[in-house]
Amino acid sequence: MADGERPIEEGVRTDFRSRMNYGGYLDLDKLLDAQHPVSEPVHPDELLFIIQHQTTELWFKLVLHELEAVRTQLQEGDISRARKGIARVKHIFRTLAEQWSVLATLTPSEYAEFRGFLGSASGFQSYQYRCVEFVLGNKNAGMLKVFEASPEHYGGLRSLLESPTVYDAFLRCLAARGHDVPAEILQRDVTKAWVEHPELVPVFTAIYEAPDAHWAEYAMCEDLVDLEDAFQFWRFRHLRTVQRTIGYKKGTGGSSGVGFLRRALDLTFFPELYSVRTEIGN
Ligand code: HEM
Ligand SMILES: N[C@@H](CC(=O)c1ccccc1NC=O)C(=O)O
Repeated sequence: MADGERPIEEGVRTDFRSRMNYGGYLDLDKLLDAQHPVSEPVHPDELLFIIQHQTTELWFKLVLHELEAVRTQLQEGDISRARKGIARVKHIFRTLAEQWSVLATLTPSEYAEFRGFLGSASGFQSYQYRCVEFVLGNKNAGMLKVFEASPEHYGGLRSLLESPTVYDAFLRCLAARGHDVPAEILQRDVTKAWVEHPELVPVFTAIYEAPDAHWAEYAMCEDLVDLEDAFQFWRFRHLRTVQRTIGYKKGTGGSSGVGFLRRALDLTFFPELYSVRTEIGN
């Protein structure tokens, strides 16, 4: 390699007139032609803003795909397969939480130069984010209103509103394995947000006090806690990024901004899995 060039090996394929290639498989022409800044003249930092959102939405797509599979696997009683999906989603949220540092390089002055062009658009209107929240149990029928202009999104979200969550599926799976999950919980109205059921804590206490006897259930509980932690960390980093970028301005979506996002940190998907910790070793 005296010339500093890596020789291209003989077998390396270069003729793609009748073979699938990289860009074709990944439909990159479409993907890379989907960044359309709206600022005039185009602000150089708007591309960062768009790509940060688009990459997040791509990962949300996978998160939803995995969580729907996890729910089915739990309905089939296959905890070990479901655990693998939950682990993948957890790692996606960790990656997404890390990704906030890229957007944090956008200063308040730079953002202020193109924020006005965004109009009323806001992440609050993210269909996939709302789907993820719903499938994990943070249901809120009021959120459907945002999607009234799009029948496809409205219908998709409504169908998730009316479906059991990942946690509902897990609890049904626990009941099928002989755990004493109260019937009212198994028959709850799944369109409502999950609220803590103290009667469920003893079910988890029994699992946590004898991990060896209930290893699959025990490990799944810990995976769910990992997932909630990772999700909360994403919410927290969003909040901090918003705070450093727009301070205490109102959001483009019409909310109070940072205060509204802070209240999301009080939401919890699996409250009993935190309450059970108080009981361990007592
Ligand atoms: C400088 C960048 C950002 C700022 C200043 C910002 C600001 C805000 C604000 C103020 C809200 C509250 C709703 C509103 O009134 O608009 C919000 C909500 C939201 N944003 Fe962002 N955001 C930023 C980046 C992002 C990114 C990169 C994503 C990724 C998709 C995102 C996703 C969301 C979501 C999902 C919500 C709804 C949260 C909820 O309902 O709890 N945001 N954002
Ligand atoms: N809500 C943000 C605007 C914003 O961040 C945004 C605008 C358009 C599309 C996605 C966005 N991301 C998250 O809210 C703001 O108030 O500045």
